[in-house]
Amino acid sequence: MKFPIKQFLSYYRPYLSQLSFVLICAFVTTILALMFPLLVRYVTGEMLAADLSVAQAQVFWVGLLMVAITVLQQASRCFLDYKGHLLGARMEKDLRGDLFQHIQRLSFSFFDQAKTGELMSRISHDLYAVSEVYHHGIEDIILFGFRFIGAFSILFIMNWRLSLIVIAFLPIMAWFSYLYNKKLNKTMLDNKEKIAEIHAQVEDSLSGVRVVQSFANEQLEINKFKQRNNQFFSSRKETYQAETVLYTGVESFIQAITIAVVLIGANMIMEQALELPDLIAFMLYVEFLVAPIRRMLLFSSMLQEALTGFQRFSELIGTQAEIRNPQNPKQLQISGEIVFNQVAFQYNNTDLAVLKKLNLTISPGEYVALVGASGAGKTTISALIPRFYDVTEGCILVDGCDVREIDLTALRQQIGIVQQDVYLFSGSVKDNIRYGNPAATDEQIIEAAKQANAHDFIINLPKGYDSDIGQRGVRLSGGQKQRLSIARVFLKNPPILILDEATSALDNESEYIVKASMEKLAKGRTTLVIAHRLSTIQNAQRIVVLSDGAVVEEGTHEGLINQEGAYAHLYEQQFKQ
Ligand SMILES: Nc1ncnc2c1ncn2[C@@H]1O[C@H](COP(=O)(O)OP(=O)(O)OP(=O)(O)O)[C@@H](O)[C@H]1O
Repeated sequence: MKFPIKQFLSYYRPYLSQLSFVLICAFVTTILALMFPLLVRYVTGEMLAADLSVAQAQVFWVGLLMVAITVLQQASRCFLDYKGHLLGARMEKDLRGDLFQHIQRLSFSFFDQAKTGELMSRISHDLYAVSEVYHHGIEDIILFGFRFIGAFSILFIMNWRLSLIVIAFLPIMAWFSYLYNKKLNKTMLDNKEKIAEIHAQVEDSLSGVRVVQSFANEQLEINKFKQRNNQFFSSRKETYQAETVLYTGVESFIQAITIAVVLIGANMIMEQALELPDLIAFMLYVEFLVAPIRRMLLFSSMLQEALTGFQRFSELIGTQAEIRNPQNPKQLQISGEIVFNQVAFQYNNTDLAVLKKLNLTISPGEYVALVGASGAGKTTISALIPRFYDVTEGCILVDGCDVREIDLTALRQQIGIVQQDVYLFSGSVKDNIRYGNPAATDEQIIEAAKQANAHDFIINLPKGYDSDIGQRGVRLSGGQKQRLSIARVFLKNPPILILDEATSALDNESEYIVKASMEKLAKGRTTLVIAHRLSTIQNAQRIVVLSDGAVVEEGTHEGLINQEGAYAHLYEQQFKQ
């Protein structure tokens, strides 16, 4: 993929005035730095002059000028550093904000394929490298480019023969640096892969620490980690080896250049082809010529990282959400009729058709239970109504309107989902219930909690509604988490409700309380219950049996048992267990 240079540069647009300021500071710093050796040369020249009393006065003023230049140079360097880094940080903030906003809106199908750890590293680490290049990139071209050209021009004017000798060393030094830098970059890339493996392992082991301890497999995890940690160490060792050769080599070249300048310069002085002040200035300018190469070395791995980081950023931000709002979205006040019309569905990158010509009509306010063997497609059906995925064929109508024509936010705001695996955010009980309606008042939150049979346990928590529930709600029981998620949906107050295996992981007592609150929640709403345990849905108004991607039976519990078909068979199997 070609590097998206236009997109890369577009992030400078809001900060052009700040960028100009930084570049001016870089320019001023460079010019002032270039003046310094010239002044040293002048002072040395004056010292060697015949008239000492005049020289002393001159040296005094030049000394003052040098102090003034140093103050100015450091001030502009200071601004350059601070404002430059700030510019990079602002641009990094914009990149990160854009990326997070974009990822939030991507469809389920994207998250089915994506790896969370990788996305996290793109949002955090990759963009730091990009921001460094944003501000050092252009700034360094001025700082080091102008220094190099300026120093070379001055040297050339002073003594072109000696400058050519110095310049002759540079290609050899650049070639050596290029070779070893390539090696160094390779080892650094390997470092990154190894540390990413460590991250993945830590994430896996820590997220699953309860499973690890329940299987008493701590040693197994420690061994796995030890192996990765050792691999990372070996990779680091290689980096330090390459680094040592590279930096020792470069420093030796710099010393060699200095020695050459001293020896050849001394010879030239003896032959009266060069003056002592020029030689001193020469030695000071040598640093200006080699500094860009040294800087390039330090910067190249960062540059490489930033370029690949931005490329990945660009790829991600260019990923289109599969599910998008229609061009002229309908703002529908839903009353709750749902119709599946000849619906076929297949997940991306799979060959298996999960649904095949499925027809089903659910009336407003009806309580329908969906049953079928594991993998029959029950959860898939519930994911198609809020358009987490779009049907492959046929259509789903809500109140007679194709869901693909309804405003996506309005549609999802009017569907409540309670899942078995409740996701709670770290924060307080109150914040988690408020997730159902961010505009809700405290009174409405308490009312929703009461409806969900959660109020009593909440007020017994140490800080009541302000209690911190821990990451993913670890400080709550399964039933309590479930009731908070129900309170959330009470607050949302949607006309359509989907209950996905919401009680199957609870014990009898919790199940009884959660079931009671769910029944309350279902009143007056179109409700689709997906249940594994048939005992929990016997009083559903209608039970729909799913098999081979289509509805094979429907009716009441008694009616279906009497039919002695698929449902009776499923029921019999569960009864036997
Ligand atoms: N995100 C996905 N990507 C690819 N295939 C999937 C995805 N989710 C589910 N499937 C496949 O689709 C089929 C139906 O899955 P679904 O979860 O809808 O079944 P289910 O009836 O709800 O099963 P269970 O009762 O075990 O939860 C299964 O074969 C499953 O492997």
